[in-house]
Amino acid sequence: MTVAALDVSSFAFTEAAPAKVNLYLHVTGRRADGYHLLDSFVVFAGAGDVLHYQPGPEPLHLHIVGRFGRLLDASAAGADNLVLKAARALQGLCGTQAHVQGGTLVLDKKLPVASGIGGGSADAAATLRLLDRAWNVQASREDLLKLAETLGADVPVCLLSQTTRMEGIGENLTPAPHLPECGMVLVNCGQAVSTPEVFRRRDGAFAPRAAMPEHWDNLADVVAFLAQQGNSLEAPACAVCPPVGHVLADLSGQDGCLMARMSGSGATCFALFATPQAARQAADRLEDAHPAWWVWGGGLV
Ligand SMILES: C[C@](O)(CO)[C@H](O)COP(=O)(O)OP(=O)(O)OC[C@H]1O[C@@H](n2ccc(N)nc2=O)[C@H](O)[C@@H]1O
Ligand SMILES: Nc1ncnc2c1ncn2[C@@H]1O[C@H](COP(=O)(O)OP(=O)(O)OP(=O)(O)O)[C@@H](O)[C@H]1O
Repeated sequence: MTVAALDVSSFAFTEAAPAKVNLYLHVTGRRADGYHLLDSFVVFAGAGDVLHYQPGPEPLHLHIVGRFGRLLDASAAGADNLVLKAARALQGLCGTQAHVQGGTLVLDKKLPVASGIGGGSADAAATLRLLDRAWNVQASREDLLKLAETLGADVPVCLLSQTTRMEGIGENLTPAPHLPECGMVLVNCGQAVSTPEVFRRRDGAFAPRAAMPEHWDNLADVVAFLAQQGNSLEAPACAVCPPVGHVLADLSGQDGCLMARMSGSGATCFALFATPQAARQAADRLEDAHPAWWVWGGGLV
């Protein structure tokens, strides 16, 4: 079904689910339960999925539409979908207090799936924000963050959807200095990459916690700082998905590219540019050269 067929324009509630981008990602250790300790500088791009909700008497159900909707199979549109898991978690929190708990959710899936930019996590976080508002739950920020943690390591940071330093396994969040205005290009080669597999393949020494400045004077300082950091998962992701190397080379070769790196566990890579306009121009060139890639260019949230 298309979004138009569902006529989401008449839906009462809409929430953006912006893509998460790890500007650097250091794996700093490993917990006894196997989860990895991270230090990451996370920003959110203007690209994202969109969630719509119309309250109604029927049990809560989900339609998935959009460019990448068909990649989420039937089970992902059912109880396993992070959107419905998040809705159930919130229902559990508010018990019988919520006025309306049924109706139709529509997820417009614009982000590639299993791609390192937290699509599912952003959807889960957007669901918590949207239904908290729609059902007038008025949950505290702490309660929502606790629920988010139960849904996935990236969900708490996606709940905030703002420039953040993320540590622990994703639950330890502190404000990070805002970036000066800049542009970003995101590229995904079309191959889904499994997060657990990439973590499993990581080897070698752990990376240090970065010495993050308290503020940036200009974009050049940000780029100089980021050049000293890395993504500990880039090498294992390249082993699982070799096209990541080509994407990084093509991004780095674009006019005006200040730096290029992989986000999260891959395979999506990003590049920074001086302005959103410069990023959009580079995105247009990359899209022309690689019609099979998903390419986005613009600014940050
Ligand atoms: C790599 C990142 O994208 C960086 O932002 C995230 O840490 C991944 O977050 P996520 O996709 O929400 O991860 P989850 O769905 O919670 O975990 C998927 C799997 O990845 C591995 N995992 C995840 C997060 C983490 N800090 N250490 C891990 O080892 C675990 O094997 C886990 O079973
Ligand atoms: N709403 C959803 N959107 C995307 N994936 C979902 C959703 N619900 C469940 N999933 C499942 O979650 C898995 C991970 O998808 P997701 O797009 O969140 O990965 P990712 O971008 O690598 O995330 P991260 O950067 O947090 O590791 C997919 O294999 C998919 O089947």
